[in-house]
Amino acid sequence: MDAFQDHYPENVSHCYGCGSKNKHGHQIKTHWEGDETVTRFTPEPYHTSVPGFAYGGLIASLIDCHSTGTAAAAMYRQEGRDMDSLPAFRFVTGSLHVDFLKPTPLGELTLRGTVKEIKGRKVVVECTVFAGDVATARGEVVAVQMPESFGQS
Ligand SMILES: CCCCCCCC(=O)SCCNC(=O)CCNC(=O)[C@H](O)C(C)(C)COP(=O)(O)OP(=O)(O)OC[C@H]1O[C@@H](n2cnc3c(N)ncnc32)[C@H](O)[C@@H]1OP(=O)(O)O
Repeated sequence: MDAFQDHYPENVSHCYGCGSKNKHGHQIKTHWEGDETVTRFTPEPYHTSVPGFAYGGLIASLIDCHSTGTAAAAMYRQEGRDMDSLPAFRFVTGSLHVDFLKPTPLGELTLRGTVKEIKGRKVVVECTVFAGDVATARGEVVAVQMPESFGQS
């Protein structure tokens, strides 16, 4: 199944969290399941915080890139456009809030996202991290369409 990240333009495919061209990164893959977006990810032993449990920064970065991917997909969906069509929607993180509800074990995790708001260049995404059927973290991301000047000095 095609993932949102498979459609990112080449010049924004280097992100540590979601870039397919970053061999050191998480390379997350996100897709629609109805009105929810879903990412599955299994932490490695080197993602440990307390033995047996995942590092909170990893959880935050998964929520971050799951949500910016969701923002892009939601914009395409709203416009009835294919994700390969131009101009491309590129979203960066304006704000990332994470609540760690329970320790997150080092097994397969499922992130489920919903779009809370689309307004102008902004998409607000809610995301919950599940270990099995237990919600271990919840996040909210304000994703903003990447300004043309991004990355220019
Ligand atoms: C592209 C593929 C790669 C995927 C990236 C993965 C995620 C990342 O790690 S991105 C890297 C980390 N993020 C960054 O470096 C972003 C740095 N910040 C910026 O470039 C800018 O501040 C940026 C783009 C977030 C906002 O730009 P700016 O032009 O100032 O936005 P602006 O027009 O003021 O705001 C648009 C809307 O977003 C809201 N907004 C902007 N920043 C925030 C914030 N920090 N918190 C809450 N809301 C915000 C504004 O309130 C506004 O909402 P509304 O329309 O309701 O008033």
